[in-house]
Amino acid sequence: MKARLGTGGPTEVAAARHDEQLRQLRRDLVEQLWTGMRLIALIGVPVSLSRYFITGWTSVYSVHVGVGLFTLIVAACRRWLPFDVLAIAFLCLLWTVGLPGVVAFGLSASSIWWLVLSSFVASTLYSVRVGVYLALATGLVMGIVGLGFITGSLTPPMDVSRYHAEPTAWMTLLLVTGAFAFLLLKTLGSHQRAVYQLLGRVRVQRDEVRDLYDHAPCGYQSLDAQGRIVKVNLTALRWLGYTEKELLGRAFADVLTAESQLLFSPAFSDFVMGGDTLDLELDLRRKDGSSIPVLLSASALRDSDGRFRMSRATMFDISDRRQLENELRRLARTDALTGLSNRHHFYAEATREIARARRRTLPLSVLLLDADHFKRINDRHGHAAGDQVLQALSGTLREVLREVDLPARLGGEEFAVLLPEVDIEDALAVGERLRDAIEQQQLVLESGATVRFTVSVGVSSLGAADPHIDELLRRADTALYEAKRQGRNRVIAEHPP
Ligand SMILES: Nc1nc2c(ncn2[C@@H]2O[C@H](COP(=O)(O)OP(=O)(O)OP(=O)(O)O)[C@@H](O)[C@H]2O)c(=O)[nH]1
Repeated sequence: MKARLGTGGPTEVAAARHDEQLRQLRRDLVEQLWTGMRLIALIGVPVSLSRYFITGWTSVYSVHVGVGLFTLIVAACRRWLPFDVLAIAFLCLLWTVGLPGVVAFGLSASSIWWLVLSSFVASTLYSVRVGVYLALATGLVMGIVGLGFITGSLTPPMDVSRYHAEPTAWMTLLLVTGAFAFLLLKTLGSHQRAVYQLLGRVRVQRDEVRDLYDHAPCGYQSLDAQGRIVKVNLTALRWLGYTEKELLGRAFADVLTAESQLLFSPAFSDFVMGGDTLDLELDLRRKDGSSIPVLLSASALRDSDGRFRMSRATMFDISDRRQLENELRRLARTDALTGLSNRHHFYAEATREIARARRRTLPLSVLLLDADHFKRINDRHGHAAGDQVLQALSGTLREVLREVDLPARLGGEEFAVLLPEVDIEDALAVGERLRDAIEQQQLVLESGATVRFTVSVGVSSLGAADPHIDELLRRADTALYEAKRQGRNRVIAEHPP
């Protein structure tokens, strides 16, 4: 399990790319708004100037001309101004047009439009919350102005009826306001469309990522600092036989075998504390109790202070590998012809059992078996028939012996049997049972001929002075030699000195 500090995975990269795309869309929107405003100002400034001279309504038209010039300057400098300055300047512009209009012409004035539109713009540029705040501010200002008119503390400086009597005035106003509102809403609309398209693409990508995550050929899971599962994919769920609901929030150690828990728990603690690498082979425990071996490797997701946020792990099913390893291990300790333990495995097991017998002062015995006149069988029936005899002999050993006894082929036609917790008298009896069973056996060869054969058996037991299995085998060999010497097909014991 490898820990990488503050790394950004594909999901974070995709999220950052989408954020950047959204920011770019907002920058494009502000650009479009100022381009539109520049057009309106280019037409509006001369119109307002001419109306200034025709009507002499200095207060209204000087504001219009001022706003128009301000617009042209900001629009010209828009490339060098940051997003927020342009956005806030745009909102201020709407209020600079709207607010004096409301105060000058009363609440019936079309200027209210500009204030209302500022809420739309703010919610598009920033968020619905900002738009709502601006709408509340608009309502508040309307209330204050309205109260001022009602109480008489505010009197419109302009005579509205005079304005209404001038068709070119209200028609210009209507045209400018209408065109502006149309352009503005169109721009906001196309921006919203672009945002929805982006969101649609994000959703598709998110579904694709989710699909890849869920159906990957490996298991994925994420754990919090306490080792609880916070995320898991479908592959892992299928392996384990649980639903997502059953697993989320549960300790990962719960779905490990007891042996793997011992391995995982300390390793994960080190990992959380800042240990950097950790590769673990674990056995997952399925809901039905069976297990599945996996190779788990994880990276840590940490915050900028290096604090652990969660782990991200992949798990590969290594059942095939484990099976192969087990098979190799089995082959390494097995005799190819008979399937019994080989000499190497017999020695390893015998050494272990002798140590155990010494620790617990238990008896332990060894039998050494040798097929009698085996050369004759080979010579008479062929080597393949000799092999068949050795296999039959192995089968008898397996049948007659207990589960805990260990029969092995030491080589050629020589076999040994390790009898844990068996003293020399009982070992003699076991040897006798084996000898008898083999003598009774009649083997039908592939050629159709029948063969009977016998074995001689030497028995020895663990004595106080025996340092190693070699010593027991040496005594058993002496006994076997004696059995052969006395005419074969018999069991003889050599007692410890
Ligand atoms: N078929 C077969 N024969 C083997 C194998 N390993 C050894 N042999 C044969 O086993 C025979 C052993 O012969 P000997 O050591 O003379 O012993 P024996 O004929 O059994 O006589 P005693 O042990 O004195 O009763 C030899 O002919 C070996 O070639 C094997 O894996 N397969």
